[in-house]
Amino acid sequence: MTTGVGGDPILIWGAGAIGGILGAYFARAGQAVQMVDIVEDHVTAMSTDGLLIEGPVEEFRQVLPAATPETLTGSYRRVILAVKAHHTELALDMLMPHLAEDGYIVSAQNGMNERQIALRVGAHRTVGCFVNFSADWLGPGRILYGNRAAVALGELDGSMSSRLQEMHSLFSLVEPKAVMTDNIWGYLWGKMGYGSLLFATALTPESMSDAMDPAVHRPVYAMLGGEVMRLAAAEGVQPIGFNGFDPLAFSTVNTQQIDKSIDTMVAHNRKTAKTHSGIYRDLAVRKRKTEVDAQIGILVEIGRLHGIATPALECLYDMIRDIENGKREQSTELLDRMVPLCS
Ligand SMILES: NC(=O)C1=CN([C@@H]2O[C@H](COP(=O)(O)OP(=O)(O)OC[C@H]3O[C@@H](n4cnc5c(N)ncnc54)[C@H](OP(=O)(O)O)[C@@H]3O)[C@@H](O)[C@H]2O)C=CC1
Ligand SMILES: CC(C)(CO)C(=O)C(=O)O
Repeated sequence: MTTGVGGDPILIWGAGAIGGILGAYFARAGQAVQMVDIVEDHVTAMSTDGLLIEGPVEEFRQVLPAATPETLTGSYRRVILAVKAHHTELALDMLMPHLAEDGYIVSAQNGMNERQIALRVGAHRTVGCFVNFSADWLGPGRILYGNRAAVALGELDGSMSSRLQEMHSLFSLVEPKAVMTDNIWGYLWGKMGYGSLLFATALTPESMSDAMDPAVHRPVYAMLGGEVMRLAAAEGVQPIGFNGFDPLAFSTVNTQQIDKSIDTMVAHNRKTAKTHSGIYRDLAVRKRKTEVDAQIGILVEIGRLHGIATPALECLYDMIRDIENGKREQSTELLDRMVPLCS
């Protein structure tokens, strides 16, 4: 096990866009970290020349102890999971032998990963986390930090523990406005709502802002956001807003407030150097599967469990799957096709 300044190392599992930024900021502040990733040349770059954080927020290079899952040794008390949601299960298989008996896992991901992690290790060993800052893995040893944005951490049962305070201090190194919350599910459901809008922007080749702005497509965003907020209510969760996303506007179908919310999200995303969502990037740049099952698919399932119709989410799900499978191309026309369903 790698030790160093700053106490026992924090294990960051998945050292891409989000995990890489967290690790670089923690290590720069003197906190011992251990990065793990399956991309061998990225692991080599991080531990030799260092990880280069680029973009408008800050630029610096940080050498980081890094290993592949196969070469990692030791056991760790604090683990941050930052793989894509559809890799959570496999990553858990790989990391479990390295989780200390009194260890816990923080999910720095989009989706409902906390549920999956809690099933494996118990809710008492799972810490919830919501991240909305934007980042792209550009290549081995290179990450774009696109903009600063909301971050929240919370225990699943809403308690304010000492480990939560410890994690909050660490995440505050990256985002000084990071908050500790007694309603982490509210943030995670808020992000599910916002995430459904991001998936809709990824139907097109446009930037997040350009895809969300036109009045003609706003009924699509309104309906998607509304469906997700209704599901959150059925789950007994009070969603929390951030960076322009206003849960109340969508849940009450208040057109004026929805417009205001969309305007604010458009303005927020005009300021990021990461112009397109991670979903767009998976489809158009990385040419790989998106988190559609873990983000949109799971919502459709939750709708079925509660007997709540989710036609817009189902349509979005099918279209994203078709793009993944090469049956359709990203096009603004796909948003056009959703308009009659949502009007
Ligand atoms: N990027 C962003 O701006 C934001 C992302 N998020 C969320 O954060 C999470 C992480 O996303 P992001 O950082 O963008 O993703 P990245 O793809 O940039 O990083 C994930 C890294 O984990 C690697 N990986 C995959 N499987 C394993 C495994 N079993 N063990 C170890 N490493 C593995 C990936 O390799 P490979 O590429 O080969 O799969 C990749 O290098 C996602 O849930 C995303 O939705 C949330 C907010 C913003
Ligand atoms: C847009 C972003 C970066 C949040 O700001 C995101 O969550 C994604 O790309 O999936």
